[in-house]
Amino acid sequence: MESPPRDGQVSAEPTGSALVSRAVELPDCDPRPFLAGRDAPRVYWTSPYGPEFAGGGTAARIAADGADRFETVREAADELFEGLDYDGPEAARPRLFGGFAFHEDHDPAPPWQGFGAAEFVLPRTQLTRANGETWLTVSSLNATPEAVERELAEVREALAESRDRANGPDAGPPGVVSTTSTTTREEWAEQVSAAVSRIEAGDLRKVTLAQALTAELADEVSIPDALARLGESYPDCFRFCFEPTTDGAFFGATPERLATLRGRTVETDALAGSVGRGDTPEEDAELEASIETSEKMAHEHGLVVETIRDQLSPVSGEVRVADRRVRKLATIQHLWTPIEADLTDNGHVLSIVEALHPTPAVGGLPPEAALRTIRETETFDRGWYAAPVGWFDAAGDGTFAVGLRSAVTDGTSATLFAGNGIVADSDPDEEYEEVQLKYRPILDELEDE
Ligand SMILES: C=C(O[C@@H]1C=C(C(=O)O)C=C[C@H]1O)C(=O)O
Repeated sequence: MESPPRDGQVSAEPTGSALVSRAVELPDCDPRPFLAGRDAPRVYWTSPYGPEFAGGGTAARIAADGADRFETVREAADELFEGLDYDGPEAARPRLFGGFAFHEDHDPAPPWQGFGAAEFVLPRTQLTRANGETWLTVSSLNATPEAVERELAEVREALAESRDRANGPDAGPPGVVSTTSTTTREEWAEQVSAAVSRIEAGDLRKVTLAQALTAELADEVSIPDALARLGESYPDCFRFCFEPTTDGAFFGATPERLATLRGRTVETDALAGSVGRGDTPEEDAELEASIETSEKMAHEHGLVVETIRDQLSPVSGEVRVADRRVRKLATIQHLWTPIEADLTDNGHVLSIVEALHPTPAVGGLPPEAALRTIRETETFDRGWYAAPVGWFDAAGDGTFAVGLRSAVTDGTSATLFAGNGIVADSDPDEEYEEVQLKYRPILDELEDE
């Protein structure tokens, strides 16, 4: 058994140790059987724009909690990567995959067992698909390069053999026996009215309130299959899974980028303001027009854009805010403003993540009053929902998304999360309907047709 990492420490002895990583090109390899053939910890990550990663096992693990968890992870990662001995292409370089809980004082109680306030894994084996190529990377701490190269050859051979056997068919959605919501329509109406009263009293400008829905599953859910199906329905979203132990996996298909850092360029999204998709092109266009012209949504969205601009200004030169547009996903459409900035100094994606989390799209404004309102109102634990999930590398480059359209599952039940931004003129019924739409990506993957 692997012992759990101490706070801010890599789980294997970091002192004077070297991380050795080697990569080899493979014939194309489907991440579904790759993941299915691995035990926890398992990770999966792909963005609509770029590489796809699947990983299993542990070369190193970093955990942290408390208010300085971002900094603690960063310091432990710097130490881990300091002695990195990597031979392979840029695309297949080793990365730490993981994320953070929404609240800094997170307690890993069910359904969040195994999920600390910050958890990262550097996979023992990492599959990378990028630019039409597939690479396998094996990493190990305190091993000789020869031992890592031997292991790389063994894993490659095992993968080639399993590729020769037919991929098992996708077992399909597990089916849902029953669902239990944390929040009835009436309770929601009371929560929204109480939040609106706080806004009218001047204590608060916006707060995002959420609900959770627990689904008892008819069969065990296969995460690799669910991720493959999400890839078909939501190719334009960030799809992720983090499974730190066999006790639970957090997975989803989120449209919202929290931060990408590449060199000194930061990319992020303001995504707030939502409406469903129409059944016909005409109805869809009408719905699109309704969010484009709504003053309430313009206000709600504008607060998010302004806050992100303010959060990035201290660390960057010019912040470039693109024109607002509508982002259409399979089951919902959102107001969306892509934002870019150039850092004035070398930076680390975790510092950007810390500065941006939680954006008012998932927290609110002012941040302290919104977080207080969320704690006092919500009757469930957000855990990693609406929090940063992603990866970073030795240079501090990386991408994090906001863990929305997501669920945590122990295999036989799944808890789904969905929320909506509340402003002064929010209507509880409309907000309730928008929240239900945000369960769809995951619920559709779990329910039998
Ligand atoms: C909170 C969620 O979504 C966020 C809230 C939105 C809104 O209030 O319109 C839109 C997109 C996300 O930023 C969620 O998906 O659970």
